[in-house]
Amino acid sequence: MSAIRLENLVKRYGSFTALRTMDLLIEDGEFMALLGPSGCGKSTTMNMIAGMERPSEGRILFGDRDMTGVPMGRRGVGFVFQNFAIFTHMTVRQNLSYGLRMAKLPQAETERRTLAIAEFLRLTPFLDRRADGLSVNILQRVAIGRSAVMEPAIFLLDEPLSNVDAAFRAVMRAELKQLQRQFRQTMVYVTHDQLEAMTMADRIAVMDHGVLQQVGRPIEVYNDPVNIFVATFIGAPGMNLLKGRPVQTDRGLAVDLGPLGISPPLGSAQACALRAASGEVIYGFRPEQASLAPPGEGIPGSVTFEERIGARSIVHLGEGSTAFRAVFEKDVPLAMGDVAHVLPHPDAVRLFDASTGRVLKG
Ligand SMILES: Nc1ncnc2c1ncn2[C@@H]1O[C@H](COP(=O)(O)OP(=O)(O)OP(=O)(O)O)[C@@H](O)[C@H]1O
Repeated sequence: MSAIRLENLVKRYGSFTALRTMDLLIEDGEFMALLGPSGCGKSTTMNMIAGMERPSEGRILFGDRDMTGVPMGRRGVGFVFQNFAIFTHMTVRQNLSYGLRMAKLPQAETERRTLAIAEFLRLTPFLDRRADGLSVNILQRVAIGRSAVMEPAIFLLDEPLSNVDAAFRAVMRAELKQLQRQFRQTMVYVTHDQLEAMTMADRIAVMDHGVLQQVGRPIEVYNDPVNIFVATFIGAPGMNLLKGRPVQTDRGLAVDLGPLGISPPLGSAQACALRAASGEVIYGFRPEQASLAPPGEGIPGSVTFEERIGARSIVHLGEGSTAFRAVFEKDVPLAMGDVAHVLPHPDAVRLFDASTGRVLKG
């Protein structure tokens, strides 16, 4: 009943198309993140699921039930926004129990559920405090609790953590995931923050310019991006992308990377993919899936910048179209201007068609 099916969903605002033919099945009890840059159509999709906006074309089903024309109030979904809607003159207890009181649940049941959600979200010490005296972090917890207490089978969250501070965001990521595990709701979570999507979601729907690009488990969209948008949007930093042409060497098929020389020989899967290429290709590898190599074995680049984050360092090499990055988890003996040779792990190389941007498969 609480699976969500989007069928050929389109949303136009006048002549502008905010969402193009979206097909997506969100399974019952699944945590699905809608992830993409600002303006890609995440909130538009979410608002249509919630019933706040009507699709221009297509259908929305909950289970087998067509909800396309059903008003928001009758969809039975919980919805939490970035800008939490809290009654500031009420106490936390009154805010949390508001929906239950409106639904005229028996007082004992209202009390039980209010206390349980307060305990779960660590709001018990604040129950009798007025909302207008509380911090943004606490208020967002109250907003989540106020929806969660209704125990909706479908729970929609639109950037609920973007106004809270970084430390609290980390705590809330874990708590939201726990909340969903406990109540087994179908959860749809809009975010532009890949960390949130990668750490919480069962699957991620990656969107760009109103188009669904890829749907998959976090590890799938990380390991096997379908195109260069997903390859660069997922990962921090994103995948390195270098232009080149197929070349046969005496060590096997490789990519001629122009000023960077010939790539290391490809593994069998990528060699097979390269055979399917018709012209220019993009040679991709993740900065964290590479190591330093002796001269002649890796891709050369002179160090232009190093970002050090604790023990981890992101080394920037080369410039312009030949720039790439490498991530090392331990100290590396490199200084600005040194030429390093970086060897991508053979299994981590991905090839893309330079004209379509789509991944090449053997
Ligand atoms: N009511 C509207 N009228 C006209 N254009 C709109 C309307 N609502 C959204 N849009 C446009 O539709 C596109 C998608 O907007 P949407 O809010 O869904 O993006 P988003 O991915 O959620 O990004 P953000 O996180 O910035 O909100 C944007 O270009 C936006 O300007």
